[in-house]
Amino acid sequence: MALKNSFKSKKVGVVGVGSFGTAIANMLAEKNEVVVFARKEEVVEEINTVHTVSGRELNPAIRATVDPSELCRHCDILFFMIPSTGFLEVVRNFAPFLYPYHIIIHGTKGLALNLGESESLETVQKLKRSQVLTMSEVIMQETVAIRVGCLAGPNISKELILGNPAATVVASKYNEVILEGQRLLRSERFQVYGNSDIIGVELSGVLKNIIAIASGALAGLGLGENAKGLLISRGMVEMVHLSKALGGSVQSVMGLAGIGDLVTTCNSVDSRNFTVGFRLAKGETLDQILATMDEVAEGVNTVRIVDAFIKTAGIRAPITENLHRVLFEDLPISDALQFLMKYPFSVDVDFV
Ligand SMILES: NC(=O)c1ccc[n+]([C@@H]2O[C@H](COP(=O)([O-])OP(=O)(O)OC[C@H]3O[C@@H](n4cnc5c(N)ncnc54)[C@H](O)[C@@H]3O)[C@@H](O)[C@H]2O)c1
Ligand SMILES: O=P(O)(O)OC[C@H](O)CO
Repeated sequence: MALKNSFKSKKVGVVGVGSFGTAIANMLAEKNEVVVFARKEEVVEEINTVHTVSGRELNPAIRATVDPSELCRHCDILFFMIPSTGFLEVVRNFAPFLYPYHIIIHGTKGLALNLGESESLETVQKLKRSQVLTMSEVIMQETVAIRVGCLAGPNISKELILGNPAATVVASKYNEVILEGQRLLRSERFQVYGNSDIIGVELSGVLKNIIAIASGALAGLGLGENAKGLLISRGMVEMVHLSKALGGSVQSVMGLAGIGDLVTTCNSVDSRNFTVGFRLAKGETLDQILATMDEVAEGVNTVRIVDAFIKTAGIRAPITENLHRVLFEDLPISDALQFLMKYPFSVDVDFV
C-alpha cells in the first residue's frame, strides 16, 4: 500500500484524555482540528457538551468519540497518551483499524512486558531484553503501523496547561514523523526537537522516573540540595548504563528527554514519581500511596521491570536496586541511603 504524504487537511487524533492527553490535545487544537478518544460514554458526552474532562478544560473545538474506528478513519496521525498499564489493551483495540499510512506518536514513559500467557514478573526466572518492550515496540508488535514516534521531554502537564514555555523531543526513525510532530505541535511557547534514536529517547523518559522517586525521597527526608545534586549526577550515569544495555544511545540521555526531564522531574512537586518518593520518606507505605493517587506514577512499575532485567543481565545499577528494596522488600529509606553513600563510586564520568 502506498504511504500518504500529505496530512495537512486531516484531523489529528489523541487517544487518552488524562493529564498529558488533555494538555497535548489543547496544544494541537491551536493549529489543527482534533478528535479525542475516551473509553467511557460519559466522558465523551462531557467533552462534547461542556468541553471539560475531569475538571480540566478542553478547547471547545475538540470533539470526542468512544469509537476507535472513527478516530482511525478521520485521522492519519494519532497521539497515544495512555499509561503503560493500559497501553497494550488500547493498542489492540485500535489495531484492526490502523493502516501502514497511519503515523503514531506516543507520550508514554513506561515499559511493558512481553511474556507468555501464564508468565508474570514473579514467575519468570530471567528477564531478557526481548521480554521488555518500550511502547514503540508494543505498537510495532501489535499493529501494521510503520511510522512510529515518541514524545518525551520535561513536560509536566500542569505547566503546559498554564502555557508556560517548554520543549519536547519527537523521536522516530522516520524523518517525516519528526517533521509532522514539529509542524503540529510547535508554537511560540513550545519548541520541538527531533531525534532519530527512538529507543534512547523512550528509555530516557522511562528511566528518569526511577531517579525522580529517589529525589522525592531525599526531599521528604529533608536532606538538601547537595544530596540532590549527587543523586541527579549519579542518576544520569545510571541512566546512561541502563539505556545502553537496553539499546539506547548515550547522546539521547544527554539531551532534553534525558538530562532535561531528569532535572525537571527530580525538582517538581507536581511530578507523580517525585511525590511517591516524598510520601514514602514521610512514612506512608507504597500501598497507601498508590491507593490514594488518581494518576499513574510510571516509575514504580519501571523499577520492578528494570531490577529484574539487570539481575538477568548482570549489570549493577545501585539506585534502581536500592529503590527496589525500599519499594518491594521493606528496606528502610535511611538504610538505602547509607548504602548509596558507601557504594564505591570512584569515577565521576565513565561513559564518554
Ligand atoms: N502528566 C504528565 O505531566 C505527563 C507528562 C509527560 C508524559 N506523561 C506520560 O503520559 C502517560 C499518561 O500519563 P497521564 O498523566 O496522562 O495519565 P493519567 O492517569 O492522567 O491519564 C491516563 C488516561 O489514559 C486512559 N486510560 C488508561 N487505561 C486505559 C485503557 N485501558 N483504555 C482506554 N483508556 C485508558 C485514562 O482513562 C486516562 O484518560 C504516562 O506514561 C506518563 O508518564 C505524563
Ligand atoms: O508526573 P510524572 O512524575 O509522571 O512526570 C511527568 C513528566 O514525565 C515530566 O516530564
